[in-house]
Amino acid sequence: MKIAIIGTGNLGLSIAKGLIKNNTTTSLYLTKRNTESIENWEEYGNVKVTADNREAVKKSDILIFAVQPNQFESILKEINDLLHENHVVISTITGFKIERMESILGSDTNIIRSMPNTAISVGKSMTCLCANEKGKKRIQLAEAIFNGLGTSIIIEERLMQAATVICASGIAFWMRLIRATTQGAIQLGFDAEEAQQMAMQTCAGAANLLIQGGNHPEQEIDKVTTPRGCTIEGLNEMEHQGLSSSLIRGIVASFNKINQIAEK
Ligand SMILES: NC(=O)C1=CN([C@@H]2O[C@H](COP(=O)(O)OP(=O)(O)OC[C@H]3O[C@@H](n4cnc5c(N)ncnc54)[C@H](OP(=O)(O)O)[C@@H]3O)[C@@H](O)[C@H]2O)C=CC1
Ligand SMILES: O=C(O)[C@@H]1CCC=N1
Repeated sequence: MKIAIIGTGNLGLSIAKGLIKNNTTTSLYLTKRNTESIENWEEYGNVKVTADNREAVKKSDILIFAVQPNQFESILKEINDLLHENHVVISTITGFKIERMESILGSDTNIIRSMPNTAISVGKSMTCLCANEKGKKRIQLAEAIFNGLGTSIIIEERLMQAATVICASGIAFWMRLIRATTQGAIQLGFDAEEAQQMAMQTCAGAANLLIQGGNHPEQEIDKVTTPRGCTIEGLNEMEHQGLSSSLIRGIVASFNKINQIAEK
């Protein structure tokens, strides 16, 4: 596979790391205007770093765009005349609708909208996908790429903003929960390193109970909460302080903000 990542910042570099680790590509172009910070990636034999988006597009079939929303339109215009039947355009751009991409590239272009997260760098991204009519025939290719870098699901485009909050912003939400648990563990007497290890591994264990076991979270909670025990005491106190409510409110606040940004 010949892949180009147009815009190698936080997300673009995370995708590149995942692809390199997986050995997915025959060639991988990485672009940004100021290439200094990513030049060392050329140490990987099949990676080419350039500020020239047009060169990257000419030499690649799959084009993954990971620039800021306000940078995207001009870049699409810059490379539009180079696109051909074999190109698959994969956008990761928040709030940028397929309709708007089609208005620049035409409806005859294979367009896929994706929403991965930064865990793609370690092959654990939850990625949501949707496509335009033309791109639907190539969505299996996108699924294959993103399933190699975690898990993917196909969703309706109208849910893409919600997916951004749950999956992309979700990384930050879960990090804060792990960090808060770590701080609790430090207060109980563990050193910072031990505390973080305990917090993150317990988090991974809880997620895996659901992923591999297929149970509802409350079934797993019931197994841990001894009657009159310490778990239910702590859990109920967390809920009195608004744990579930604050998470839900935070998710809705993010969603309202993302809709404001998209309307601009
Ligand atoms: N960060 C995240 O967790 C997620 C982000 N997204 C979306 O992904 C996109 C990128 O986000 P993020 O990685 O955080 O943003 P960054 O600002 O970190 O990365 C954007 C990159 O684009 C490069 N760039 C800007 N203009 C051009 C250009 N004309 N040609 C080539 N490269 C260019 C910039 O480098 P330079 O200035 O050197 O050109 C920069 O490295 C956004 O649309 C965001 O909404 C989606 C899911 C998760
Ligand atoms: O915070 C943001 O707006 C972007 C979208 C998802 C992750 N980063």
